[in-house]
Order: sequence, then C-alpha cells, then structure tokens
Amino acid sequence: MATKRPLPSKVAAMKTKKRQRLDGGGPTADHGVKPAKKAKTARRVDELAWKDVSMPDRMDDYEGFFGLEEVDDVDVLKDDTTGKFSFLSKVARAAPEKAAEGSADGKEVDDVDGDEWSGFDDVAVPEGKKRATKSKPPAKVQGSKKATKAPKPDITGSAKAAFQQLGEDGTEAETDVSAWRALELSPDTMASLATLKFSKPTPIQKAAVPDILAGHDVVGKASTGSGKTLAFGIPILERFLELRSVGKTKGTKTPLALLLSPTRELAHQLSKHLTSLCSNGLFEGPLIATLTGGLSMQKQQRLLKDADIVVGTPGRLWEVMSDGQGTIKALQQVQFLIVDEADRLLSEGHFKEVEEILNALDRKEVDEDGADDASEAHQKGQSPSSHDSARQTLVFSATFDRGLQRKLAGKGKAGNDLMSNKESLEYLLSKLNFREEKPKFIDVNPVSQMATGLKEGLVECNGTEKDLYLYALLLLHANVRTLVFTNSIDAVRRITPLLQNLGLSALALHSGMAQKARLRSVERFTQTADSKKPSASILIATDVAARGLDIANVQLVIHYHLPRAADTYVHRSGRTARAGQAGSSVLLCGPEEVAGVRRLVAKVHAQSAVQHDQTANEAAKQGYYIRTLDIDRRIVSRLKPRVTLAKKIADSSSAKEKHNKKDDFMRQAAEDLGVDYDSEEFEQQERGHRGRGGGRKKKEREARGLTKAEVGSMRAELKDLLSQRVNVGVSEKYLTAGRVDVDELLRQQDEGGGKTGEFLGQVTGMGLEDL
Ligand SMILES: Nc1ncnc2c1ncn2[C@@H]1O[C@H](COP(=O)(O)OP(=O)(O)OP(=O)(O)O)[C@@H](O)[C@H]1O
Repeated sequence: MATKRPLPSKVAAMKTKKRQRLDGGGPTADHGVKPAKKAKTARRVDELAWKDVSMPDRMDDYEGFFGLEEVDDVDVLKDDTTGKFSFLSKVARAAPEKAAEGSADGKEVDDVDGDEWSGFDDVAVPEGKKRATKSKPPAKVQGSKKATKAPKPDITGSAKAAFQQLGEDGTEAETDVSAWRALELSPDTMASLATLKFSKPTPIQKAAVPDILAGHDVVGKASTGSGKTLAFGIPILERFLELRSVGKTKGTKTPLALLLSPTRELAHQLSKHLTSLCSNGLFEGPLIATLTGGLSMQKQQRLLKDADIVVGTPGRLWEVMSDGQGTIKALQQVQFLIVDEADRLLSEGHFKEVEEILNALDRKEVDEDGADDASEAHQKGQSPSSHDSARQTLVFSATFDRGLQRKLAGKGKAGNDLMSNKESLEYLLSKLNFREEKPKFIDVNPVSQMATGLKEGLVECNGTEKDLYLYALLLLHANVRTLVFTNSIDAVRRITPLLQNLGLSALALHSGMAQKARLRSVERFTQTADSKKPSASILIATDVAARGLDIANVQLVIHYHLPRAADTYVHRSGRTARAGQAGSSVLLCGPEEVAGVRRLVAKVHAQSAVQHDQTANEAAKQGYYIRTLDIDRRIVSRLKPRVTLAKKIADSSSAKEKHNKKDDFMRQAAEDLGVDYDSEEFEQQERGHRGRGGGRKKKEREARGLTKAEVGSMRAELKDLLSQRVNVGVSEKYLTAGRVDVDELLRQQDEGGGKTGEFLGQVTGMGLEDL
C-alpha cells in the first residue's frame, strides 16, 4: 500500500519554495481526497517541472553540486513493500527543457527508478547535465587542426550561451585566442578559452599541454598562480571531447580522470576551476564529483557513480574507495591520475592514505563480483604492478625537493640513495607507477619560484607586540584584501575576534572548523574580493589556506607567525601576485628571528642557483636580501590603547566560552557517573593544584570574572577610541628629514577633531608603498 511521507527538513531547507500539501491532497483512493481538477500523474524525477534555484549566498560548487533546482506541488509516495519512491505531479517538465536535462550519455545523477535512491536527499543536477545546448564559438576561434567535432550554430537559441559572449554594452566581446593555436586544441576548448577571456597560454600551459596530449607522464613545476590547473585541465577536456566524439563516454561508468588535492578548499576550487572550463554552456562538458571530508558521503558517492572527473582529498577518497562498492575497480580505469601540490600530498601526514590509494589503483586482483575490498587486499599485502599502467600520471607543484629536481632535470647521481629515505618525495614518486620509465620534467621557472609581481618585506617587532603591529599594518593597508597566516588554530581563534572588536571584518579559516563554515569563510572572502567591498576583506588562516587557493585581488599576505619551512613561505606568499598581478608579502618577526628569516628567504631565492650547480651557501651569499620595513613607533603607540582594550574584551568572551564548554562537559560526565557536580568546588580544587600553566589559568579566571557591565563599559571606551582618527600620515622618513613636527601635528589632530593632516589609509614615505 502506498503511503505518503513528508520531506525531511533538510530537503525543505534547500528549497526556497516548499512543496505544497505533502500530507494530503493526493489523488489516491486510500486518502479519500477529492480529486483535483487535473489529476496528478506518477512521474520520474527527471520528468518533474524543476526550476533553477538562485543561491546568491552560496558557493556554486557547494557540496560538489553545481546548481540546485526546486519543484512545486509534488506528492511523494513510498511503497512499503519495495521501499521505492514515486512522485505525483500535474505538470511535467516542458519538452525542450527535458531534452536539455538529459545528458547525451543518458546518465542521471539521482537514480530515477529509486533502485539506489533509498532515502530523501537534496535533489540537484550538476550544471553540465543541464547544458546540452550548442553554440557558435567566438569569431576568432579558428584554425585548429585537431577538431573533434565541428560546433553547430546555436539553433536552440541558448540565451545564456549567447549572453556569455556579449560584453556589458551588448556588443560581442571577442577574445583573440589565436595564440593558443600552436597547441592544436579542439574548437570547443578554444571557444571555452575565449569565453574565459584567456587570450594566450601561460608558460606552463604552453609547455605541458602538448606533452600531456602526446600521452607523456609529466612532472610540472611553475611558480604559484601561473595556471597549473589548466595545464592539466585542458588535456583532460580534450580527451573527454575526443572520446565523446566517438561515442565512448556514453554509458561508461568509469571516470576519465582522478585528481588528488591536499586540502578540501583546494579540491572544491579545482572542481570549480575545471567547471568554468568544461561547463560554460557552450557544449556539454564532463561531470565532476568532489569528494572531501566534512560533507555528506552518501551524496558524494552518488555523484561519483556518474562522474567523468573525480577530485578528492586523500582521507575521504580512501574512505569511499574502501567501501567495497566497486569504486576501486572503476578508478583503476582512469586515464589520468593528477597529483596536485605533489610535494605536500606525497609528504609525511598524507603519506599513508595516498600510498593506500596508489596501491589500490594499481592492484590487479578484484573480487569476482567486481566489488573490491581495499583493506582486505591491503592486509593480504598485495602490491602494485609496475610499469604496466595505461594511465598517464601528472604531478604538479610550485615547489619540489631540491635533490629531486636535480635528478629529474638529469643532473643528479642515480644511486641506491633513491630508496634509502622512505619518507622522501623521491621514494613516493617512485610509487606513482609512471607509464614511462622517466616522466617529462617541465620546469618553466628555473630562475625563481616566486611570482614575478611579488614584493617581499619584513617588519621587526617583539613577540608581545605582534597584535599591535598586525593591526597597524592592516590600517596602513586599509581596504586591501589581506590574508594573514598563523601557525596554530588557537592563534586564528584569538586574532579573529580581536580584529573584529577593532572594527575590522575579519574571517577565520582553520581545520578545526566545521566544513560548511570553512567553505563559507572562503566564499565570503572571495565575494568581498569580487565585489571590491572594503569590509570583510581580511582572512585569518592556518596553513590550510597556504596551498593552491586562488582568490582574486588578494593584495597582501601577512605572515603573523613565521612559516616553518621554505616551501610554506613560497606557497603562503603565492596567494597574492597571481596570474601576473602585483602583491606584497610581509613577515612579522621578533628581533631574534630576523637573521633566521633572512636565511629562509635567501634560501628560497637561491633554490634555482643551486640547481645551476652552486652550493646552497654560495647561492645564499650572493642571494636575496629581504628589506626591513619601518613602521613609525609613534603611530603604533597611539594604536596601543585600542588593541589592549580589544584584547581584553576578546579574552573575556573566549574565557567565558571555554569555561562554559568545560562546565557542560564536566556536568555531563558527572551525570553519566551519577555523581554531583559543583563547578565552584571543582574550581577551588583546581586552584589548589599549582604548577605549569597556573599563570595562564589565573589570567583566564580574571578575564572570565569580568562582569557584563565591565565588558560593556570597555566596549563603549573602545568605540570612542575607534571613532577618533589616528594620524598616520607621517612617516619615519618624514621625521628624520625634519620637515614635520609630528608632536605638533598630533596635538592639532587631537584639538582639531581629526581635521588636520592625512589620516588612515595608504601611507607614503614608509617604504610600504613600494612593496
Ligand atoms: N591562460 C591564462 N590566461 C589568463 N589567466 C589564466 C590562464 N590560465 C589560468 N589563469 C588564471 O590564473 C589564476 C591562477 O591559476 P591556478 O590556480 O591554476 O594557478 P597555480 O599555478 O595552480 O597556482 P598555485 O601554485 O598557487 O596552486 C586563476 O585565476 C586562473 O583562472
């Protein structure tokens, strides 16, 4: 007997308009409801009248979905015997839309018959699915010898595709992509590049695309922000279009490419970037599934079934592969394996899961029923077959271990040492099972791994003054999109509210946050970057944001804590000065750290010289000398009262929050044990235990002890201080030149209600503007 079941709140929340009358009003006799004027008919999911949902505040690739749709007035029925669902609706999707809905290969993301769709979930269709329209490539796309399929004129009148080719004034925005011709790409890819307005390939794209298209394994090195994603993305799209033109993508259940990413944010960004190339409405592109932790695994597994490109972080990918559903078998057939940010992925920390994945991809034995059990195979100690791989392996990063670079460039001594260090990148590269004896090593930036538009500097300050100097730097670079890197989650948690109290809209990003909050922070930061809004333009992050993140218009990177390794310095700094833009990277360091910092930065700049047969010391000696930037101490000291107050307020709320959490935990534990819990008594006992951390605890207690009224008055005082303008229009250089009487200026400033001199904003004469 068919019964009705209401949508769970999750589904309802995903739709802007809820389905009507889900608990009644259906036409079934069981419910004895008056028949509607037009009877509802059972329809398949893809026959329903889905409409696009606009999501202004969400990431386009949220949870691996590239678009959401909604549907109204549908009754959902569950057959208790079979457990299958069916849908009753008066209206069906209009015919032309339906044609657009189905992909050429007839695949569907949500199983229509409900065979595998055992529960309700968000119903969404990736963008690639919805765009089966064709359109004319822009006028200047011509001359490709390797055409897979001639594009047809836009007979369906796809307004979207046509609109994408129009400039704001309605005229055709032509991008001359003739500089790509030497790469012999298909008209579809050329059209896509024109839509993206990429008029010419970047050096790494120019060098790597032909080798990848020719079937070689490639290890690619190019500086940060130089377009490495499309260096492998374009060949993947080319292969997809080639296979599609001969009908080989139809009905296949095996992905074409597998991409490994070290972080979740980067995985989502890679998907988004590839989507912009592959699903721009000009042709039907490949489906992309993003597998990352922190988001619904079932949903990702469902997407995986139809995916052409799989992008994943090692942990979640291995989890999915280990589920015995035949995922390993499917992934064993990928034609491309891409290891992005390879030196990070193949280093300690990610090592275990990456190695498991690599072993599983190369394992020959699979159960008779086609399913696989990775852990079982692992226990059996099955090892990968060597050098019989059909797939191409592509390895990319801006940084590689120096010894490895020399070897790849043919300068190193081959020897037994190759296998001696099991943790080394070299050893792991040997596990990648390249199809060729030696992959092609392409290094387009042998001279420097830093972006050409990057300027570097350091600010010297005591450890206890870092917050103050950070604030001063941020004020001096007001309205500049800034990424601040710290070495710990605690520091992000502390600095973010501190800056917020100071009236700056700082956002946090660290791995201790829930995944949705992480994505939201990146999304908000990206949006403000896009909209050029001055607010919310500071992201305080751990090194989870150091690699690969491509956020437009980030102009300043501040290293609040020194990076722990040279490669981290390169990647953090690489979040600015991307794609040929300018940007600055500033290190905050204590006087005792300056010498070490200079060595670290010189080492980074000396890498290439070392490749050219110098020793590290020789290279560093002739090397780069990072400049010290002066910030006028008078300005800093005038900012101090604000920072001190803001810190007290932030410490008070964080101590209270921490205490409440601990209290909840203790209360629960006491309840579980069936004993009484008195928080004051417990605290007194704790106070009795003196020892390490006693001072910190005392401070926490004091901060927690502040009353609401005390915090309120501090807030009022801070508000008052923030409303006063601080003159920062004078610099040390000015002072030493003796042209300005700063005391007089500051006095006038106070008396004149902030009308004298120059105020907060970009300052000239400090050396900072040269950065
Ligand atoms: N041919 C091109 N012309 C103009 N812009 C491009 C081109 N190719 C890529 N870009 C843009 O350059 C930016 C950086 O690209 P990408 O993220 O691939 O850099 P990357 O080399 O992978 O950097 P990282 O080492 O930091 O990961 C992106 O915003 C991308 O859209």
